[in-house]
Amino acid sequence: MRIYFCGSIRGGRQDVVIYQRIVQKLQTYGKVLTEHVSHGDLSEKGEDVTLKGDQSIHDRDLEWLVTADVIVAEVTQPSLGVGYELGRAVAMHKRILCLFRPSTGRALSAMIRGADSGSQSSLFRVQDYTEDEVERVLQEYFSGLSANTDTQ
Ligand SMILES: O=c1[nH]c(=O)n([C@H]2C[C@H](O)[C@@H](COP(=O)(O)O)O2)cc1CO
Repeated sequence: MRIYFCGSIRGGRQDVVIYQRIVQKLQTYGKVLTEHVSHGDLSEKGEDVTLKGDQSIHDRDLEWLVTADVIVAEVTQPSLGVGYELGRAVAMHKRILCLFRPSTGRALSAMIRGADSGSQSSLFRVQDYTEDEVERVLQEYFSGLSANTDTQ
């Protein structure tokens, strides 16, 4: 399984430790295309763009998005890039899981929460969670996915 993980970079790196836990768990289900998003040494400046610039990051990430089987996004720390990736992924009819921590006191954008129809079979799911349940939440989502594909 090819997994595209979205997390804030230029939007702020406050949640990088939880991104690391998510990516570590996701790697038990398949290949994480965007592992770099969880790297502790990647700063708010983003990847080194001295070679080809932001366009190369954008084009590479969209190519990965096209090939991804599932998108997992940590959306607590707001990020324009993550919002853009999610919009593009919706247009590609991808299966998407957004993870949000209400304990931060933030309110998730209606354009993200409102994209989840509430049905278990919805391609776009928003899951509220607390930090200590992150692995369990991912485990439940991915076991639901394999149950779905087994019956298809
Ligand atoms: O250097 C980068 N590398 C990269 O892969 N991205 C992608 C992956 C992340 O899920 C998302 C983060 O967007 P932003 O930087 O606007 O927070 O964009 C974004 C940047 C910097 O904007």
